[in-house]
Amino acid sequence: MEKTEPTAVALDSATVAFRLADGRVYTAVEQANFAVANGEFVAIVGPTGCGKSTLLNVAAGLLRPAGGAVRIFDKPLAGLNRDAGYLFQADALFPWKTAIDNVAIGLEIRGTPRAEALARAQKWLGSVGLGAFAGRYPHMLSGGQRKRVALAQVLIRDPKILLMDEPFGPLDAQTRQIMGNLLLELWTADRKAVLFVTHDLEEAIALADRVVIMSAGPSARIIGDWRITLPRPRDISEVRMEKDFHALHREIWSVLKDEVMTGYVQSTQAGAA
Ligand SMILES: Nc1ncnc2c1ncn2[C@@H]1O[C@H](COP(=O)(O)OP(=O)(O)OP(=O)(O)O)[C@@H](O)[C@H]1O
Repeated sequence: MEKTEPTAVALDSATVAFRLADGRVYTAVEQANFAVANGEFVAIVGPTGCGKSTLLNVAAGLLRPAGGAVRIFDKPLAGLNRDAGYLFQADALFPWKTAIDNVAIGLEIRGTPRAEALARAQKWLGSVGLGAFAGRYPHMLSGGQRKRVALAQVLIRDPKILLMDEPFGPLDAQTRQIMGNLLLELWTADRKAVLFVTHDLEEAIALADRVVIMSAGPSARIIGDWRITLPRPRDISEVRMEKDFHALHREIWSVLKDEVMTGYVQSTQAGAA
């Protein structure tokens, strides 16, 4: 009998609510169902404030859903998701540590001897194209270079799941594309499960195997799940010029666009959470 792969991340009817300062309860996400297979790259796209980061935090074990269940590799998640590495939009580098020390720290806190941690960190800096920048402090690096260090910092720990929250958000358009290609190259090498949050539908289609669309909040829901069958390997600048890419973009955007407007209005209204 064929052995079935475990599912890396599964949310079953996950509802997430926050208690506000005035005592009201704000339901951010309602009954979210989705799964990321082992080795699959899934992007979540939705309007501003719909709950994309909230879902990622649930998968990371940083937030407990008020209802529903979270399973990681088919086991209920209790506490932090130790199988996951998390890459945020904001830099999470230590300003007082050099690039190599920032990368090595991921191993050192696990007890890896310093010499070994440094050797592996140097290798990872090479993989992200920063082999010659090991001795630089974060303020001596560009935004794109800092992202590369952050990526190496996460990957050196070899997490089975990568959770990425608008990781390339603050970068200029060209650097975003370079980082996207670098991410795909590294991902192709050992196919981790990836959950990638972005508000950029083009980026999502270019990178992912599946694009999951959320509605505007409150009580945001998952309203679409598209399989992206564009061939790999992909160059994320070139894939955007293909006919199939445009067809997918048109189809998904037709569902997303009204939600984007609703989300924008919600986010500007006083009293919204
Ligand atoms: N700790 C909290 N307390 C109260 N409300 C919260 C809290 N965290 C998030 N929210 C609200 O939950 C909703 C979802 O937030 P979240 O950050 O997940 O959205 P998002 O889709 O990632 O947004 P963006 O695209 O703007 O980054 C928002 O309305 C937000 O204001």
